[in-house]
This record gives sequence, structure tokens and C-alpha cells, in this order.
Amino acid sequence: MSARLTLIIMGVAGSGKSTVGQLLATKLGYPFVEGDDFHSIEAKALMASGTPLTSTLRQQWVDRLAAMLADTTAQGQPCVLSYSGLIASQRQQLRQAGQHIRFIYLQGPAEVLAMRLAERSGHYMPASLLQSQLDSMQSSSGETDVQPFSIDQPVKLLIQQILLWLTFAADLPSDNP
Ligand SMILES: Nc1ncnc2c1ncn2[C@@H]1O[C@H](COP(=O)(O)OP(=O)(O)O)[C@@H](O)[C@H]1O
Ligand SMILES: O=C(O)[C@H](O)[C@@H](O)[C@H](O)[C@H](O)COP(=O)(O)O
Repeated sequence: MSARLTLIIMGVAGSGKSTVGQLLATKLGYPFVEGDDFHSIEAKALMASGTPLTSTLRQQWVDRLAAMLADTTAQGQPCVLSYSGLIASQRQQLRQAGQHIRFIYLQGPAEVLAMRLAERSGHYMPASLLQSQLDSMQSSSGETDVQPFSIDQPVKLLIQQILLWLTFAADLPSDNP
């Protein structure tokens, strides 16, 4: 049964986490949690100025996300969370903080990501930080609960693929089922 899985939508900036996450949450009837909302004002200002997060600011951010997931999943409340998931140990932190978690990894060519960031407006994250995000993204190879999906297709098709995968995702192995 996949109905109660909490889904973390991961990927670098511009991969579509917020767009896909919101639509998926609506389809599933789950709350959508925007990971960016858990950044401090200082962290957002730093990124807006064109500087990547420091490890300390990133860790404080992940700690807040972990606390939220521990709370909601302990109450049996699933959600869809957008979170870049760049650092493997921090993915593990979230996996262990919550229950019944699976990761949906939005992946695509750098040119597509750059184009989408260039066209996006009203977001603090500048397109110039894409390369640092790509450089920081640590491989998820061997993480059996991380499922990649291609972003190089219309959102509608992407959602259909994710919903299909969700019909069996709960039966796939996970480090922390
Ligand atoms: N599959 C897609 N096809 C076309 N445009 C997309 C797709 N996914 C997202 N976008 C657009 O790309 C931009 C970045 O998406 P967003 O959801 O903000 O990414 P993220 O939250 O990962 O930074 C937005 O302008 C969004 O409308
Ligand atoms: O570096 C990180 O670890 C963070 O993930 C962070 O940089 C995040 O990606 C931004 O908040 C951009 O927001 P979007 O991913 O929504 O563009």
C-alpha cells in the first residue's frame, strides 16, 4: 500500500520540485511543504546575493526539515516536501527522522535547468548558483528509496509517471521503511 508514503521531491534548483510537488500533493490530497520556507532570512539573503549556502546554514535548515518530518510522520500525516537533497548524509538524516519516506529525484540536463531558472521570476535563488548546486549534488547511487525521473518532459507526463511508480513504491526496499 503506497497511500501513506511521505514524498521528498529532490533535485537542484530549477528542476521543478515546487511545481511537481504542489501538483502531486493536490493529486494525493496531502499537504505540500515548501522546503525553501524553512530557510532563515540570512540564508535566503546569502543565496539571493549569489553565494551558495554555507554548510552551517544548510545543516540548520536540514535540522528544521528533519524536526518537521519527525513530527508529521509520527502523527501518521504524510506530506509532499520539496527539498534539494544535495548532501547524502542529510538525505539520510531526513530518512531516519521520519517514517515511510521515499525520494523522488528530478533530473535533467544542465541546459534545461539553466533555461528554466532563467525564465523563472519572483524567486530569491539566482540562476548563477546552478553550477554550484550541480557541483554539490552527491550521487544517490545505492540509495534504494531514491527514484529518478526525467524533467525533460511536460509536467503532466511526469506526474503520471510518478503516480504509476507510487502504486508499487511502498513495496520497494528502503533503509528506513
Ligand atoms: N517539466 C517542466 N516543463 C516545463 N517547465 C517546467 C517543468 N517543471 C518546472 N518547470 C518550470 O521551471 C521553473 C523552475 O521550477 P520550480 O518548480 O521553481 O523548480 P525548483 O523548485 O526545483 O527550483 C518554473 O518556472 C517552472 O514553471
Ligand atoms: O543549497 C542547498 O542545499 C539548498 O537546497 C538551496 O540552495 C535551495 O536549493 C534553494 O533554496 C533554492 O531553491 P529552489 O531549489 O527552490 O530553487
